[in-house]
Amino acid sequence: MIKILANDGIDPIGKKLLEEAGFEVDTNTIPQDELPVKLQAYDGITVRSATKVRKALIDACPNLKMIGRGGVGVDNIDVDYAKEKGIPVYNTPASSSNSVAELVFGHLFTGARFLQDSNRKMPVDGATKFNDLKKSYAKGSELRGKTLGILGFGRIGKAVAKIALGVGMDVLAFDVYDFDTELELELGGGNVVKASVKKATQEEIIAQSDFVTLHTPFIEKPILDAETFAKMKKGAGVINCSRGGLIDELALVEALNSGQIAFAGLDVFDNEPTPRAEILNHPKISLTPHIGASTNEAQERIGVELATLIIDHFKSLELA
Ligand SMILES: O=C(O)[C@H](O)COP(=O)(O)O
Repeated sequence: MIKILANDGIDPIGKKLLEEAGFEVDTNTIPQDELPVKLQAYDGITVRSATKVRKALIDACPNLKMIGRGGVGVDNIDVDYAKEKGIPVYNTPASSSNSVAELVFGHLFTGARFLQDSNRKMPVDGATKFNDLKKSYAKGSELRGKTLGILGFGRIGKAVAKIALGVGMDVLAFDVYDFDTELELELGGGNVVKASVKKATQEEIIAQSDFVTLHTPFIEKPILDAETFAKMKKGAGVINCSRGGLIDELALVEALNSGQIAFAGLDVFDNEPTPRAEILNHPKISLTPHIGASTNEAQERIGVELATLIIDHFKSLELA
């Protein structure tokens, strides 16, 4: 029987599909340091972002026939090396876009109305404090009519743009690849309307946006650092639900402390799973622990997509 280790879990629907196709699926997480020995007993592994599949692990497991990533980012996998070894890496790029986009707006609405701070400070113990808090959150801002800059206009960037346009925001978008500026918005009640974003350079987005959100893959150099924060509109907000390392976190803390940046919403961090204290305790940062894809809907879609990819792969090897 073909054995798959779903080391970071898989939605029950994906597991069921695999089992119905005759696979054995193990969802018990094996600690990273035990994987080089224990993974040898499996034909395939699926991971999310927690488990790392690096060169040494691939070398230790000559029986491995595929690597599945239930999600988008593959920076935790040595993809080129796996391919060199003839081991394909499959990910599920479309399944979680809407969930990530909705989380971006969770952070945007939160930062614009200080929810991250008021959730920490309430309940209060008397009417005076309540009114003090009310005063300290008096200068919230609406999103409607504001400009959202989207750096990285792939599937997730586009899903973010659709929500932004629906909320009444203007959208500036940048990507290294060319893209269509017209989007189809599926509104409630079966209504579909067309709306457009505006193409912009990275510099224009930095200078002209009220809020900037990042949707690029991981790259070594931060996109937002002290220099870029200084060029942004005073009081702008920044969101990162993409990858840690795309924002210089210490520069962000300085920009928040000086008031140059009004708030940040972060789902991803430099040192996952142990983000730095300055970030975790900052009253102007809305925090989530890398949960962009963690919805029932996204995980179900990911499970089905991954199971289908795995079944097709082993069929192509004439093993399933
Ligand atoms: O790249 C992704 O798909 C997201 O960052 C989600 O990662 P996760 O599967 O570890 O939640």
